Amino acid sequence: MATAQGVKMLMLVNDEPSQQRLVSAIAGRDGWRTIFAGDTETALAMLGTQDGMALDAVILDSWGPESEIELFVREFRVARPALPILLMTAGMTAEALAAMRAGASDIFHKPATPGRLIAALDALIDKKRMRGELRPLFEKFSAELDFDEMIGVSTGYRSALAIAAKAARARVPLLIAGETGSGRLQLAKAIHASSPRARNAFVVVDCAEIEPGLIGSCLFGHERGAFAGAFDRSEGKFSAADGGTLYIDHVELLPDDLQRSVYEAIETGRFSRLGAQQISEVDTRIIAAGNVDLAAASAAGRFREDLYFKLATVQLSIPPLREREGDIASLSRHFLGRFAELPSMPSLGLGDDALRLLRAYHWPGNVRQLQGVLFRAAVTCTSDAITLADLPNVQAATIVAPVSDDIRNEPTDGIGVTLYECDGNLRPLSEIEADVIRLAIGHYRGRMSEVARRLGIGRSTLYRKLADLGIDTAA
Ligand SMILES: Nc1ncnc2c1ncn2[C@@H]1O[C@H](COP(=O)(O)OP(=O)(O)OP(=O)(O)O)[C@@H](O)[C@H]1O
Repeated sequence: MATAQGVKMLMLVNDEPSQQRLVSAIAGRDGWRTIFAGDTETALAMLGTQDGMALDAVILDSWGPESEIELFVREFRVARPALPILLMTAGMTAEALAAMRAGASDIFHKPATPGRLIAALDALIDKKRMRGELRPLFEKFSAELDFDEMIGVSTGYRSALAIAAKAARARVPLLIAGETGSGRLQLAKAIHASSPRARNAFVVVDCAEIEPGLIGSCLFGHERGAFAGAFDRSEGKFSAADGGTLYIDHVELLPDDLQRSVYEAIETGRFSRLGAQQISEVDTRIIAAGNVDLAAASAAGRFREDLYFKLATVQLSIPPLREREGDIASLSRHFLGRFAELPSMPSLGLGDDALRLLRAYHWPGNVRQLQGVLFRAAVTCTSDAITLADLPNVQAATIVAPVSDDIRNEPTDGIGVTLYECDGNLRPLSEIEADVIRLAIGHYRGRMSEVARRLGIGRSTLYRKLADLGIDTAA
């Protein structure tokens, strides 16, 4: 309920002045006015005040015992059923899970950077957008670095992985195109981990998260006093990634003047810190990523052509999830398996109807959104498998084609592989083999090395069979 002047009202439940200043400053830039409650009791009391009545969202960043937090969210829900509550936390704790179960709307993991916090608040009050697009906390868990841990068998995704695996050993720059949440960062990490640079740093700079005027000093560093506010000397990310890999996300947002410096730094390995006399020399590999067509941007004069060609020495593109329908089953099983590793989270299956729904949805937030949706479903699920009832938002946003009897009779993990035709005769061996491979891919969540090992064949034989049997898009 934004006020007449268009100001949105936010309540932050937290008693630390520094966190209060940070959140209100960030939210203020996006038209929010923030009021504060030092603890949950005060927050409940404030709901009845004039400001409390005008609230559009609440951020809970005050953590007591599990039972207290759960009670707070429940009471809050009774008082204001439709008011969104965002949990702000630094780790996936029992308290955060209890709050989700009690009816909190979403989870946001610290630190609160401007871009992420504003996107989270916007998503919270935008009723048309489905929730679950935030970065779930488990993204902070041990990075999945290996190419084997990259789930997906669809042709487009596999060919991106094949190019990436081949290019990993070279020093050349790489450009990864793909929509947000499609797995660009994860792929860049896998490339770094499989490269001779793996022992050195993998450093990330996201141009969307930094004020344009500060990107230069972030990349190249600065000397003390180089500009107002440069109280200390800073090393810069090019140097931090010396011997390793520098991942530059949203590269299309690099300001014009910096595009030239970045080009030269890649070309020569040399650059100067802001305000420095001497030249620094590094051996840093660049992986750039973006979600706009950089070729078109450079053709239209919006991005330096020489930098584009340099970055695109090796170019690969991760298809959006809606074009990788065949990967939904293995990705879903993979994520449900990972959630089950969290304290107090059960091991859950995925019902056939739920899977069909997930396959039909268009996933604007890609793999990250799938992860978030399943996480929310897993937290609220009361049986041993995710069903349609656990996916209300996806269901509301999706039209699923009616299921034909053929599809109903498809062999699934639960049913096993059908050996007979309807007329009682045995099915051809190639069809049975294809079903067994599909089943194994689903069962081992797309981890192809494990699939090959369990089936007792080599990885290259497995890939040959995928191609021969035409099962490259099935999960
Ligand atoms: N093929 C995959 N297998 C398993 N997990 C995946 C896969 N692709 C993406 N993910 C997971 O999805 C989430 C989003 O991926 P990632 O951060 O790499 O996306 P991105 O394209 O870099 O998006 P953004 O720029 O918005 O961060 C991460 O938690 C990542 O681990």
